Amino acid sequence: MTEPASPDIAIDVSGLTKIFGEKKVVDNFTLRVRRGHIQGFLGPNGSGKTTTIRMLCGLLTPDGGEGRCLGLDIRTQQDEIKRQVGYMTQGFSLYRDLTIRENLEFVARIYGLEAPEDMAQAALERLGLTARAGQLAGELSGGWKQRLALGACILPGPSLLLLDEPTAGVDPKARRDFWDEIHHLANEGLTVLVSTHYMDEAERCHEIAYILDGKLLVSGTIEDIIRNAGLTTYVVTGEGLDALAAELKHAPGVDMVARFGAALHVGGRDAGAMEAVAARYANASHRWTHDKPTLEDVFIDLMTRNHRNGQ
Ligand SMILES: Nc1ncnc2c1ncn2[C@@H]1O[C@H](COP(=O)(O)OP(=O)(O)OP(=O)(O)O)[C@@H](O)[C@H]1O
Repeated sequence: MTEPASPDIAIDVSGLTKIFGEKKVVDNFTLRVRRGHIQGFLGPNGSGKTTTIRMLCGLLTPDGGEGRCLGLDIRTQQDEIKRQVGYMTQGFSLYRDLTIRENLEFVARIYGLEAPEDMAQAALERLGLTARAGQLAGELSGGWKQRLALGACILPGPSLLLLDEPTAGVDPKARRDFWDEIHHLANEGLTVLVSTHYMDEAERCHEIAYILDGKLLVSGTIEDIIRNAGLTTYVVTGEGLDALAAELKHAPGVDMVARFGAALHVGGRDAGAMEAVAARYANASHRWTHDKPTLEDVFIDLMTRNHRNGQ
């Protein structure tokens, strides 16, 4: 039976499972998100993020598991949940042949808000869209489109925002602005769950969850996730890094190898074995520098390990 609601917790689900055909696309997924927090949701393409988000907001019924979203039962109170959640889907879902202002007024009317013109004007001001209010939505660049979509999401005054890869294909400056706005919203008490492939965005979340093949592999603060991974890592620079990487992939003691620009990141979970590898391979053409693992190192290790285990 679903536990009673706790006022501090916005999302509290356990064992969520969704099966499409023969495939378990979400497998025993458990997550708890505090109100006012920004929860990052990461994982490779097709790992089950969108499906999970849709179960959280009442658009899909789970085949297994239970839980609450904003204190409401995700199985039996789906309509109530939908009314309090702003869901920003991956595709642009507003009207391209309406202006920014018309789109926002339309959303305000759909939700039956009082004074839709005033609500749209307030959203325009809040998101810095006033100067562009008369522009057709279909003519906006990626960054402005996402800003408009966010405006439409928050216009009805939701308590929870579910953002599915909101900054995919958006330039770095627009991504930063978008994230500043997400932080403002969280400071005002909104809870945000946001899926992303960008590590810099993950680092701006209070906590993150990483899903692979439908299974939650790790969750928590970035510091906890990095510490719990127990990786000893080195940054290697020098000549012939691709050949070195190919060799290291099979070296005992090495659990992850990844190229980052002009360097290799090499890590292992057995500190002694990893130090021995560094001592063996350091030479005049390769400089090995012991460094703290990054979040991306940890995810690469998790993915490598899970795929090695035949998943
Ligand atoms: N309605 C559906 N019917 C059948 N299979 C589906 C359906 N929706 C999703 N899938 C499959 O479920 C798996 C998980 O998809 P999902 O969209 O949840 O992943 P995702 O992590 O959001 O991926 P991406 O980052 O590419 O958006 C994929 O293999 C997808 O093809």
